[in-house]
Amino acid sequence: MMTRQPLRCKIGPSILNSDLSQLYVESQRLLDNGADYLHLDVMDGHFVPNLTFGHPIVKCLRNKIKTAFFETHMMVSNPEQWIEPMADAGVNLYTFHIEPVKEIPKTCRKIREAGMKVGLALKPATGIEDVRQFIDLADVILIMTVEPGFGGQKFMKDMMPKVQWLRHNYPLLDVGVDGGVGPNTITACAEAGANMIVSGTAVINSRDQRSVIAGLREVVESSIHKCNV
Ligand SMILES: O=C(CO)[C@H](O)[C@H](O)COP(=O)(O)O
Repeated sequence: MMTRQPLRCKIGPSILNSDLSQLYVESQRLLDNGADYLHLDVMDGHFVPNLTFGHPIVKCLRNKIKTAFFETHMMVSNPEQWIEPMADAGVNLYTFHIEPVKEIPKTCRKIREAGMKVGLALKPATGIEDVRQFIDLADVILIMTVEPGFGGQKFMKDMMPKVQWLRHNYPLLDVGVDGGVGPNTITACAEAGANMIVSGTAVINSRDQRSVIAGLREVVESSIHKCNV
């Protein structure tokens, strides 16, 4: 059983819909505007019908941004393949989808041995029962609130019972939501118990990233204290 710290709100903007030709500038701007970490969407064109970037780009970004916490959200069909290269690239949290993985405990162990934290992500159709037995192996459970693959989709409020179940049964677990999360949907996420907030277009497209990030944080922090009592 993992020892867990008091729950904190962490806002991790997704860079997926940013100007990827300016990845460093876009990432640094998010951090300067109050992001707690960066959520880097890695897609291989197989697990999801889209392609982004891999460890060479992450490594270049790490060379420019030395200290920020990097999560890679591995939307790939063989997450085990990229553990070592991503660790070498300076990734802190390696979040992979459980759906294509046969030996989840082995993959979690390899991620930890490589020096990274473990995140387990669930597609909308994947139920809590599929991850339940692995929760103690993970630092973060990431509930997808859109079908993975693209930014700018509509938030799926019907995913909130998964978040509620996790928060109820694991009061100090880091529970993330990802997809369509922004000022209009954050209350549902916060009330369900999410504390790791991945928000892409709502932050990236805003003229005032700082106030959007601060607003998301305020809503989550107003719910979070109930979990730390
Ligand atoms: O994982 C993702 C898509 O697969 C993205 O992180 C997610 O969609 C965030 O973007 P937005 O807030 O625009 O929905």
